Amino acid sequence: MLLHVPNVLDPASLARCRAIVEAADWSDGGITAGTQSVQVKNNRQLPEGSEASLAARAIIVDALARSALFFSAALPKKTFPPLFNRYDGQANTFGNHIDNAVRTSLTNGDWVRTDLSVTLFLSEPHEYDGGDLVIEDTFGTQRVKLPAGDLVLYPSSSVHRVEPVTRGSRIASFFWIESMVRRDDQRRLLFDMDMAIMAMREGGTADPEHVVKLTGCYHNLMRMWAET
Ligand SMILES: O=C(O)CCC(=O)C(=O)O
Ligand SMILES: [Fe+2]
Repeated sequence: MLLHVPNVLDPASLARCRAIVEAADWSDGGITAGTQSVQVKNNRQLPEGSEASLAARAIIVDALARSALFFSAALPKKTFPPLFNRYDGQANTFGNHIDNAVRTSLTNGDWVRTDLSVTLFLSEPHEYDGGDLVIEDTFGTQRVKLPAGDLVLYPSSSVHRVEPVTRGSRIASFFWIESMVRRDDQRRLLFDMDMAIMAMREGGTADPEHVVKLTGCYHNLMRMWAET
């Protein structure tokens, strides 16, 4: 499932995050690439342990913890400490690749199985040309270019690329999630059920007994599938 989660960063957090990363020193993006993806990767990243990374990361981790939609869709068990990349308008790009299945973070040494990949946009779409994140989904090819502060969540098993940026700068945070529910189809079913139950609760017309039963089904499926 590919999901757009809007307004993860509020305007004040977005402004703080941007001020930090715009003033920082950037390194070659090859530092975190695998042997295949390094050949198609041409961008820059903030060094993982730099002060700027730590400060901007804290803002994002805090915002993620407050996003109910993100939680419901990702059911995160472990979140890779967010990284930051930029593609500048000299045709910086990242060609087709699939993310490594497990990653270890320099920050905490922890291993994360990459069930879901995330890009949280920090630049507005009008600030650059090109730079679409193109994801080969089970339902075809999806092109993603979102407002600053929004994120996209997609299965890490997908082939994806970032098209060349031909004007301006595309700055983003990117990271991975190990989910409590490993299988995409099971996670999707839980997400759809959660959204439907919430809509029934808010609509106020459903029989409360039925809502209780359905909520119980949601939690009993979670109990069956979740690994904590
Ligand atoms: O910049 C992006 O949106 C995605 C980056 C990416 O695919 C990666 O670093 O593996
Ligand atoms: Fe990737």
